[in-house]
Amino acid sequence: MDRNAIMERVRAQMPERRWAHTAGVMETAVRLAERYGADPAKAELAAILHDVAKYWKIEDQKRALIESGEAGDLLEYDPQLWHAHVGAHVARRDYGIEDPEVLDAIRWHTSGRVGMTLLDKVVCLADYMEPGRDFPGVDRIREEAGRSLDRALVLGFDSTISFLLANGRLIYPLTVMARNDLIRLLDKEADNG
Ligand SMILES: Nc1ncnc2c1ncn2[C@@H]1O[C@H](COP(=O)(O)OP(=O)(O)O)[C@@H](O)[C@H]1O
Repeated sequence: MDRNAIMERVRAQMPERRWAHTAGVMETAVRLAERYGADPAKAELAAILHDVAKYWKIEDQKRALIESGEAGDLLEYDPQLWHAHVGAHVARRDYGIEDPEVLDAIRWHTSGRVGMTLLDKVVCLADYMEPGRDFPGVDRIREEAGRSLDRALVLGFDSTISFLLANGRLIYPLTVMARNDLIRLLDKEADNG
């Protein structure tokens, strides 16, 4: 399936406002990829597909997670996290995407993970800061994204973690681990620099 066919099919799966968000993530992911040396075509493809399963019924997402072996410990946490893993499964099964880098960037775009690849970071950060996003702190993330991909992503994870803490919600611990991993990386760079 070519790029335009994938875009049309994904667009048909979601309300128009979510497509506008996806278009924003595409444009931002390409820009970040160019700035930080990731592959812009892969960044765009992952961005197109990142929310493909967002509007699936929760029961269908749960079934797909179990059948695909993607569930891990996710079923114990907020179903809002599931669409990323379901999205990677759907991208492979229904859209013929085989590139593991693209599938990983889709899979980890919400939670992050320890040892994020450049492409994971680009897509995850683009999801936080695309032009349609409006939450406290988003402008600081956009500013930082011009200087440091890792520092901007830490700010993104911090905003999610703060929101979850402020609302008494369960935190999927991988996001905390992903954030700590980036901070260690930044500390190491500061020591060497
Ligand atoms: N570590 C986490 N633990 C629990 N919920 C989380 C975690 N990380 C993200 N979320 C929640 O998952 C939801 C979806 O996040 P995200 O993928 O960034 O949004 P979208 O797919 O709508 O662009 C958000 O409501 C966020 O609060």
